[in-house]
Amino acid sequence: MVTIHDTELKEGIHEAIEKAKALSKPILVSEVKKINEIDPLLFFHAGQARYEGERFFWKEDSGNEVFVGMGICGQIQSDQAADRFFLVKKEWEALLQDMVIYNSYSNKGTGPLLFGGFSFDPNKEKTKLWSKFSHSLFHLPLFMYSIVDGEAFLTTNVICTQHDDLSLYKKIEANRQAILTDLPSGLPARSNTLLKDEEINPEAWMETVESVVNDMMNGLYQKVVLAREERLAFSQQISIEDVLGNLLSRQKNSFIFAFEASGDCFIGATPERLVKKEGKTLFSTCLAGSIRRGVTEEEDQELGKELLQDPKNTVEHHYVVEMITAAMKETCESVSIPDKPVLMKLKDIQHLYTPVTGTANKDSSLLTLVERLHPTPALGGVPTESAIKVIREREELDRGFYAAPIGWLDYRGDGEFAVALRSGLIQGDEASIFAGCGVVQHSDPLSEYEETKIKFRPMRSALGGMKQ
Ligand SMILES: C=C(O[C@@H]1C=C(C(=O)O)C=C[C@H]1O)C(=O)O
Ligand SMILES: [Mg+2]
Repeated sequence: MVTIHDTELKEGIHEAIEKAKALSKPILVSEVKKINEIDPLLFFHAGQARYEGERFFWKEDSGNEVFVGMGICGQIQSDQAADRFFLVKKEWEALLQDMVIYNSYSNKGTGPLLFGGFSFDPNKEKTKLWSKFSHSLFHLPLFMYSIVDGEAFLTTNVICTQHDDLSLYKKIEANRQAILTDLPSGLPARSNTLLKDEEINPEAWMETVESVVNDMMNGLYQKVVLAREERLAFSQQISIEDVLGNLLSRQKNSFIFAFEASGDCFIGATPERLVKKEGKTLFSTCLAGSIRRGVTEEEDQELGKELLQDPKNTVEHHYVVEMITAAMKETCESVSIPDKPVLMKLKDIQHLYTPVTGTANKDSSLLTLVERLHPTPALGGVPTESAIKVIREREELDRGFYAAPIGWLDYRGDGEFAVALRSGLIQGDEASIFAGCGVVQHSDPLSEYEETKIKFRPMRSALGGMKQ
């Protein structure tokens, strides 16, 4: 059992209420405690009774960072398209202003941290599918459990107003003790049956690929990523914990995320980093070009070799490298990028991969970088504007948060966003899953269709829609 005995939170809440009165505005209090390590999935599950619909889960690809948030202390949300990245930054800074903070640790993932993301295209009309997700949506959790480089922490965030009194402390303290003492010893065993598995208009999708290829032959643009949807229905409500557990055990080298919003949950296991910021150091990833995994070790290596030499996939990859290099050069004092891709091998698929690092200019905040990079030609295309227009007008899909930046930023300005691929939206006993691929002049509609089928696999198998 983990018990926290302290007076800091009480004092902090007292101080914040006084400040709220003096300044006539809400004041954030944040307190960080080191705690014993617990299984993050069990912590996520422990929040179900009180905070279902208000939780998030994040594991970095390396596994060095896991953050689990529950309860919503503060929310930043907007459907405004113009300046959407800047607006989040501005609101986050306003929320942090005059805060009272007790954090004696320099570790990332401690203290106030905003988790959430952006939609792929705020100018595409939103459908009912994504009605629970604003085009920009971020949560500051009430409680956040983090494991960072083997150490475990619990952050508690409270926003105090001038009308609050110390009964607020008692309430928060009781909830905090309850989630830490209610820790289950395991996840309940549940069975769920797949009732329906529907590919949405695959033929129409292949026709769109063909017409986009024709446009490319006529020189209208060079690359467009086209995606499609599959809709699954199950006999029982889908357990987010079970899906997360499957993703964690099967997609070891991916970013694993779950983001609950008003009852729906956006969840996935993506291999693609958009940008990570650690002080002035930046990391980004060029990932595009794909081939299946081999059945035998030998076949797998052959396929990898084929991918590295394949002109169509190399071109597809190169567009991404060009754009990310240009974006990083604009925002960095120095950039380092290898001149050739290597293979990234995942459970179901292998990709061409070029990692990028840089040292940020003093004006480059994390959200400036997200704005500059999204969408890269790994999810949008080349030229970006034409590709977005083609996607907006011809893709029969509301991408919502699929293929868009998802991640976190903290009160120190550090953070990380991944590109939300290999993902799905869970809505009770139903789910939509999404997959796309980079269409270039030498694309063949049927092979691209087959490629999307492989990309559906991680989510289909995690949902229980197929044998792994
Ligand atoms: C669009 C997706 O993946 C992207 C497209 C790729 C490709 O076409 O080769 C490879 C990796 C990702 O950049 C997806 O998984 O849905
Ligand atoms: Mg491809």
